[in-house]
Amino acid sequence: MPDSTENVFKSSLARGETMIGLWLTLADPYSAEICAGAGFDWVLIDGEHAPNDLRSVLGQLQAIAPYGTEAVVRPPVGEPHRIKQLLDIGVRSLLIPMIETAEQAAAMVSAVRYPPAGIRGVGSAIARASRWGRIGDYLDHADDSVCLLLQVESGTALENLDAILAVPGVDGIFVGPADLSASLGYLGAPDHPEVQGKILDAIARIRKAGKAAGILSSDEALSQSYIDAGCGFVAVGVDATLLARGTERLARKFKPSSGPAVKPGSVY
Ligand SMILES: O=C(O)C(=O)C[C@H](O)[C@@H](O)CO
Repeated sequence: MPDSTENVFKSSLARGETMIGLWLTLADPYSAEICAGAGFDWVLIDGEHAPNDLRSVLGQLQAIAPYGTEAVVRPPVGEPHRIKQLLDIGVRSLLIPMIETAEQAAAMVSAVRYPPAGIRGVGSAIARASRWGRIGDYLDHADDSVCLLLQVESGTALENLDAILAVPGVDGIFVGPADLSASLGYLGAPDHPEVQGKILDAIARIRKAGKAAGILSSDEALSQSYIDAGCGFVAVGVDATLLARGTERLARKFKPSSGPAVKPGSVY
């Protein structure tokens, strides 16, 4: 049992390394384990747009644990009580959606830290986070082991990005193409040139501030462009859409007239 709770994903981001990830939305430990063994640096367990709850996240954490892949968990919203529960079941890396102000960013930093630096409730001794007390020095390292990633995904968030970036304790900023494009008036078109320009500008600002920039795209050319722009954590696919598109292609090979046509340019 490890005495230290070092978060290699977090330290890799801090060194400026590029971490390649996969978005998990099937809310199932069996498929999560299949994906965890695929070779990605990280996987995102999505609690915002996938049918995940605390128990399903726990099951996926346990399935992923034997593999060298970091589980990043996204709660539906940045609420301290949800974050406390996720940290206590052993989540070390969090992606918090819909952050628009420095005040919200500071509140998330506080939620992932124990007093006096923050407000995280102390219950690790009875929780999986410390492996029920088997990680004897958990409280000594807990704050430092948490990787806190925030999502900026609206026009307001981009206006406040510099202030958000100035908040101490934030390890990275994920730019959400789907919600950002909607906010900018391009609903369903995250690959629109206007949106792409805003995304690349945000990535440059995030990197200039010394933080890791992150994003998601299933379009290989777009993903490569984000990596070339210096993104530190890039999710390059989604389990559900890999399954949907792959099964459609296979069905169509043997039944050419079958199945739905995929909207061209779908980046997820
Ligand atoms: O706004 C975005 O883009 C994201 O935050 C990622 C999406 O939530 C992802 O689920 C694809 O729609």
